[in-house]
Amino acid sequence: MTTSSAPGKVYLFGEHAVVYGEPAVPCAIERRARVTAERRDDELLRVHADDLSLDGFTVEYSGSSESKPDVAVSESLIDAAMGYVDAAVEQAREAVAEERGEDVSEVGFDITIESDIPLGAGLGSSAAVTVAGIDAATRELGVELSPETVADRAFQAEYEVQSGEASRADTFCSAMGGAVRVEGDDCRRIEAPDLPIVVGFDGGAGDTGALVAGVRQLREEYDFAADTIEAIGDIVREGEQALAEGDIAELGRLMDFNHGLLEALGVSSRSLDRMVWAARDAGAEGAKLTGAGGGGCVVALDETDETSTALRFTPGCEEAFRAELDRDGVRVEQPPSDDRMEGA
Ligand SMILES: Nc1ncnc2c1ncn2[C@@H]1O[C@H](COP(=O)(O)OP(=O)(O)OP(=O)(O)O)[C@@H](O)[C@H]1O
Ligand SMILES: C[C@@](O)(CCO)CC(=O)[O-]
Ligand SMILES: [Mg+2]
Repeated sequence: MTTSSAPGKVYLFGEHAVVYGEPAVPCAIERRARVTAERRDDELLRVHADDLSLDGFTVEYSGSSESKPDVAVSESLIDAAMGYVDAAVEQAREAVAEERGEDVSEVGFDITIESDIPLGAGLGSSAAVTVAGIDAATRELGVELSPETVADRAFQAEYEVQSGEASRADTFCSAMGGAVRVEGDDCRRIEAPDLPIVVGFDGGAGDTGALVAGVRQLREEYDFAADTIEAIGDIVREGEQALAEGDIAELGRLMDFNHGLLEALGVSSRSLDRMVWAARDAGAEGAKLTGAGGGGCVVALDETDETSTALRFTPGCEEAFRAELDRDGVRVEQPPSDDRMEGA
């Protein structure tokens, strides 16, 4: 049995624009998805996901069409849930075949997923599950991949599941940890001071594919939308400098600007805007939505507790928490004890 974990992330700058080749700077945060993989004697995949509905559920199948959930949950929830796990296991099998020249296409796994990253909320839960899943399943078969290779394979998995609407940013950040800079295929870790990150969560989720498609359409229709995306790239380049200098006030100003442009591209929402304004009113250095938008999370910078307190009293905000920058990317964990694995 092998357990790996990988962190979620917030975007300081550059989501959406990164899909069109502009740079972006996501930062890993100390909220993780943990995936446990145990090799089976048959070719089945048995997936136990604790956090997908109130009670979680277990699905056993040999191909996604044969799903047999143990509780009544909608087909679409299962498909949505299994897409990333399936793709991660497939990438792990391919990686083992490549590293060892061994055909493991018929090897099955018991997979257990536990996560403290809300789903579809802009904190990169899909990337964290995919990264941790590839790492756990390859290690379970005796193959140790570099974090860079895990990142690359996790990107291929996300790219497939999201029908080509994915940049390398989320998966690279989750695999490497810390602050990263992604521009097309050029992915690197960058230096960053400890940042006073505060996250506000409206309890909702956005549809990443639909939001990316909406921006793509605007960009094709209007030159000024294409210019807006380029302007986000300019903000990211300024932001990198501010990050290198540890200039938190400047980072905040640029985050505010970045949020305005995302809002213009139609990916914010009333509750995200409300949380952004609550953070600014509370004295945050800056605030913006993070990830695909539509609903989910905002990220603000504030050394004091004022922003989290204000967010907790903001209508529509369900949860507010401080998030430390996580300098660790994907890593091996102790497998959960037997009683926690029960039902898996
Ligand atoms: N705990 C979990 N267990 C199983 N699957 C999960 C879990 N967390 C996330 N996933 C998978 O990731 C999907 C959500 O990914 P999506 O890309 O829509 O949102 P996100 O990654 O949280 O946000 P963003 O991409 O905007 O940062 C879920 O539908 C599910 O397939
Ligand atoms: C909206 C987007 O830029 C970030 C989602 O977390 C999509 C992507 O980069 O794949
Ligand atoms: Mg995602």
